[in-house]
Amino acid sequence: MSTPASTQKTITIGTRKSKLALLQTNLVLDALKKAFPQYEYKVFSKETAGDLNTTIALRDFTTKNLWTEELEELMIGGQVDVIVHSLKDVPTTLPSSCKLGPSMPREDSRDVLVVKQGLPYKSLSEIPAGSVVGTSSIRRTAQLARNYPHLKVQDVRGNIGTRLSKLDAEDSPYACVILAAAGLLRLDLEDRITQYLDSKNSGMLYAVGQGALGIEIRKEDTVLQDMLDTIGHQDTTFSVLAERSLLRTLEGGCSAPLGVETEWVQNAQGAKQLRMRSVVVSVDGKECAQVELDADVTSAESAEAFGITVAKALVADGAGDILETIQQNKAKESVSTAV
Ligand SMILES: NCc1[nH]cc(CCC(=O)O)c1CC(=O)O
Repeated sequence: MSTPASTQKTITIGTRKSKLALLQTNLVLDALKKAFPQYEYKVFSKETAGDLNTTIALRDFTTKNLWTEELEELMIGGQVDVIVHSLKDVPTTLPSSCKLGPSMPREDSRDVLVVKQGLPYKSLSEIPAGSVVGTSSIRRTAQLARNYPHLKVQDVRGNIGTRLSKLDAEDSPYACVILAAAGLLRLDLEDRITQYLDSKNSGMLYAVGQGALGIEIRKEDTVLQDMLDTIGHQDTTFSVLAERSLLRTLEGGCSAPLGVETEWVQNAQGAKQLRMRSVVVSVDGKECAQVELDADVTSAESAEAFGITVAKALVADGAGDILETIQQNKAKESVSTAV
C-alpha cells in the first residue's frame, strides 16, 4: 500500500528511460537534494508504451496517456513518489488521485528548425519549394501548411537522437526537421539549431507546456507538495497553468493543432501581465483562428481563468469549427479502418 512521503526517508522519482527524460529527472533531483538534503533519493526509470512504439504516427494513437499512464499506476501503488515528465506530454486531465506540483524554471519553449547536415539553408524561408520537412506533430504540420504552403511534410518518429539520424541519413527524404528547442538544449545539441521559430519570424507557435517539466505527485502528498513549492518557479507555474487551461477548455487533447506563445510583459502602468498568443489552424492550413490577450495573473485561479478566456476568444474567432472538422474526420477514419 502507498506510504506517504512524510513517513519515509527515501523519495523515489519515476521517469521514462530516454536520455532527455533522465536529464530532466536529474534537474529535479538536484534541486530537491540541495533544498532537502535530509532525504535519500532514488530514480526509477521505465520504458513506456510511447517509447516502445515508434512506428505508428503519434496522432493515430487513440489513448492520450501513452507516456504517463504506466508511471502513474506505479505512483498510485506507492512504488514511486513523484514523476518527472516533459509537461507537453502530460494530458490536461490527470487520474483523480494525482496532481501536478509547481513547475521549475522553463527551458526555451520555442520550436526550432534543424537543417540536414551539409545543406546551406539558414531559415525556414530559405527552404526551397517542394522540400520535405520532418515532423509528426499535427500542430507543426498545420502551421507549416499555413505559413509555408510550398513545403511538404512527412512523419518522423523516435526520440531526438533518432530523428536527427533519420534527417542526416544520406538517403533521407528530409531537408529539415522541426523540434523543440528545449530537448536539443538539454541534450547539449545547441549546435544543431539552425533557427529559433516564433510568431514574428515564422508564424510558428509552440505546444502547450513545451520546454517545461511536469512534476506529478499523489494528490494527498502534502510533504512533496511543500518540497516542490520550495523549488518551484511561479512565473513558469502560472504560464503553464494558463496554457493547460486553454487546451483543456478547447478539449483538443495533445492532437489539437493549437499553438501558444506566452510571455510576461509590463503594461502602461508598469504592472506585470501575462500575454498569451494562440492559434488554431486547420490541418490543410486554410482555416485559422488566432488571438492575443494580456491579463493580470497573480494566482493559480486567475491563470486558469485566463486560459478559459483565451479559449473563448479563439472559439469566437472560429476555432470551434476547425476543431469540430478534425474530430469528424477522425471519426470517419476510424470507421473506415475498422472494417
Ligand atoms: N513530442 C515529444 C517531446 N516531448 C518533449 C520534447 C522535448 C521538449 C519539451 O520538453 O517540450 C519532445 C521532443 C520535441 O517535440 O522536439
